[in-house]
Amino acid sequence: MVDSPRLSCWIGDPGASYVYSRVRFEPRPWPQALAALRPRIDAAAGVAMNSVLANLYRDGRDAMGWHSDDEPELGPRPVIASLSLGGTRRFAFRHRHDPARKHAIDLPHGSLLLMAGDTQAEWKHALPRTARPVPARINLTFRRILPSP
Ligand SMILES: O=C(O)CCC(=O)C(=O)O
Ligand SMILES: [Fe+2]
Repeated sequence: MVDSPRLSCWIGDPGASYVYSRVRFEPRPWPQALAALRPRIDAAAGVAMNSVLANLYRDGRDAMGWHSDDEPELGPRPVIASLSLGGTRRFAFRHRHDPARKHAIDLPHGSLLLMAGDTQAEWKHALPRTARPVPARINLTFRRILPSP
């Protein structure tokens, strides 16, 4: 169990295990709906994804704090494809070394956000809480975990 303000599930190919918030996740097998999405995500991202972190934000109190997806198993300059379903939430970026540099983007149902290049090295991102009434949201971040040595 991981105590976090959202519900999470790690899905992936066998061996695509992942340490997230200092907890190692062994992936669950691909459910059919996600297996069917995978080639379309791969084509959009230009990367063969082998895993997905699924997050459920039940309401505006569920959130994700500032972080970069810069774990070693993602390798340098990872491509991460983030598919949003359900309620629109605001996604925020803040520069690592110059926190005055900020961006925010609303992620509506069906949107695919690609993070690539130096995004993880140079920026942090977050999904802030909101006091507005918002429908539940599912976010699927497709990732490519490199084989562990
Ligand atoms: O829910 C989101 O849009 C962000 C998810 C995220 O940053 C992550 O899973 O690492
Ligand atoms: Fe992230």
